[in-house]
Amino acid sequence: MSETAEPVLMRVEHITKEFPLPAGGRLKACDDISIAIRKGETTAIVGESGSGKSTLARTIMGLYTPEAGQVLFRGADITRLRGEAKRQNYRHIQMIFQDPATAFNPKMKVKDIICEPLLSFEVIRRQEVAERARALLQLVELPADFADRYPHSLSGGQRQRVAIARALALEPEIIICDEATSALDVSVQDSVIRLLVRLQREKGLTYLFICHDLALVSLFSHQVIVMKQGRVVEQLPGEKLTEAQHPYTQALLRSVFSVHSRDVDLSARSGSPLTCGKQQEVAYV
Ligand SMILES: Nc1ncnc2c1ncn2[C@@H]1O[C@H](COP(=O)(O)OP(=O)(O)OP(=O)(O)O)[C@@H](O)[C@H]1O
Repeated sequence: MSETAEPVLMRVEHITKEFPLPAGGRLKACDDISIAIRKGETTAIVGESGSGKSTLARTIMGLYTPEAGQVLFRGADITRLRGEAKRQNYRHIQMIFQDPATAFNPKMKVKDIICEPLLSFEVIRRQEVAERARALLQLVELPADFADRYPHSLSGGQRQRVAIARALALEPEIIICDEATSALDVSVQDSVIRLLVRLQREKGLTYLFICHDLALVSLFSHQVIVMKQGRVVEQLPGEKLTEAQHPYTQALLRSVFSVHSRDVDLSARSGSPLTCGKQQEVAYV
């Protein structure tokens, strides 16, 4: 748990989400999960494949209705919103997926992809699309002329920047990144994470970062939550990962390779919102 006293923006309380098993019975993909997500911080959820990370993210987003528990956002229960109330909730909570290519309409230009949420919520008019897209592209460090390109002409990293621009368009309070950098080459992953960290610092964004790479998230996360078979087995500050007590967390750490082998001063993150002066020097290996 972070020692800083940032206010809690979201509380996940006793969430249980089950799926029917083909052979009968039910699988508890999330089993009584409770976590607190603080404003302006990065909360990482890590665990091996099948531990329930994506199910938790989707339940928080309202894509799944849990069998038990609730998700409180700014103190209000958003777990079972319907209709327009649910739609409005998407203004505040946005999600970035592993492969944005599958989420983008290949026939839409980048500017229309980025501004679609703004048009959908009637924040801007169609004639404002080009200008707003330019500003959002600049925010994610892409050239303005990308606005008229199609997704297939972009690299994976560029597509992920477009996904970030689109997620930022409505100025949400929480962005859920579900393995958002996992498919990228290490150097591209590095640059996208640096971008996310910069945006967090500048805009006070809150991230829920779902990832299987414990060593990677420890570099920039304020809080790391470790899941195994649908349960939270350990929660600890990102900079204290080497003090992990649970054997499963220790095994995850050993399997990925090494916080020690990276020349990183994890205390760089101890201010809040994230102060990452030292992290600017991080070399991801
Ligand atoms: N829609 C679904 N229907 C049935 N079972 C599901 C569904 N979604 C997930 N599961 C099951 O729930 C468990 C948790 O899956 P989940 O995708 O949440 O794990 P994860 O930790 O995100 O894994 P990964 O890192 O591989 O994405 C798995 O056993 C999975 O097979």
